[in-house]
Amino acid sequence: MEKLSEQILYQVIKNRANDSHKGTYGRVLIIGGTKQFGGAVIMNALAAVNSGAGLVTVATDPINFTAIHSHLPETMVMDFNDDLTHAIQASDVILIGSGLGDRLDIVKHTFSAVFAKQILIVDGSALTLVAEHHLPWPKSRLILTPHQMEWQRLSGVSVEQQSFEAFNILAREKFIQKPIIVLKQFHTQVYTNKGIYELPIGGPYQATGGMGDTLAGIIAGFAAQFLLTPLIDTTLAAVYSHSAIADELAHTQYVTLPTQISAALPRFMKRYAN
Ligand SMILES: NC(=O)C1=CN([C@@H]2O[C@H](COP(=O)(O)OP(=O)(O)OC[C@H]3O[C@@H](n4cnc5c(N)ncnc54)[C@H](O)[C@@H]3O)[C@@H](O)[C@H]2O)[C@@H](O)CC1
Ligand SMILES: Nc1ncnc2c1ncn2[C@@H]1O[C@H](COP(=O)(O)OP(=O)(O)O)[C@@H](O)[C@H]1O
Ligand SMILES: [Mg+2]
Repeated sequence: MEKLSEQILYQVIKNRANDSHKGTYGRVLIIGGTKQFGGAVIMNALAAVNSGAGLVTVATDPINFTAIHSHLPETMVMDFNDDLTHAIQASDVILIGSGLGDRLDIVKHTFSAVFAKQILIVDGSALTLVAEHHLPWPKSRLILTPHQMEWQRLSGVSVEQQSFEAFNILAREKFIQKPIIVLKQFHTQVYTNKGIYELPIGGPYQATGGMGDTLAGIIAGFAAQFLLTPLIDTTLAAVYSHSAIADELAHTQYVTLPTQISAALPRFMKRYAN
């Protein structure tokens, strides 16, 4: 297992070209946030916008529209009960699942609408729904972001067994698409076709609801704007940035809130841009 270092940030975060525009930095569609879990998509979107995605749209329960706009006038919104086919197919990156509750219909529709070249990030409730209903995965480029309980549901590898990486490798082998799997925990592990990476930073000051929703949004934002960089590298850089910011905040804070991590992203990324 290779330990990640801040080197990955210099590799991925690049100065922006003067003749670029919002279209250059990718379109992200976030799908999630039932009535109960609107905060999850707000945290997805705060992270995606602050990490530099060009255009961000949130497809969610309409009850969340005002709250989303009061946090982020930068995002567009749409009703996730409407036909999402066009919005899905017009996006570079689709993030589905944070706070999606029991909306199996939306997961099924999204999986049937995505193209093979698109990047699909599957998080939170969508992972649980796939596991419960044995849904087949789509042919798109896939990133899964389970915490240990979600990975247990998806793979059958118990949380205890997960400390042996061989079990996780074997379970990943069973996925035809060989997704990038971000297995979240203290010292998160990332399973990829290039190898397995371990995050040597981060800590329990991050154990707050919404921390994973924020990570998923950063992964989406990085994937969208660094579209020509290998997806494994952009994912690793997102995973590293998320916890590096938390570590910096933790010098003076007992807990590090997800929304504070997103707010710190633009300044943090500036330090590494080259
Ligand atoms: N403000 C909001 O709207 C929030 C919405 N959320 C959404 O709520 C839905 C349910 O997610 P939950 O994760 O709460 O529920 P889950 O039922 O999927 O998982 C939580 C359970 O897993 C256990 N667990 C074991 N190992 C763990 C690990 N390493 N990390 C995290 N949990 C571990 C926990 O103790 C807990 O019992 C998701 O869609 C999520 O995106 C959460 O993100 C919380 C905040
Ligand atoms: N003790 C810890 N040490 C390091 N990171 C942690 C710790 N607890 C939680 N995290 C991080 O916080 C995030 C939690 O993700 P998740 O459980 O999906 O949160 P949520 O669904 O509430 O947004 C992951 O990135 C995880 O690695
Ligand atoms: Mg989560």
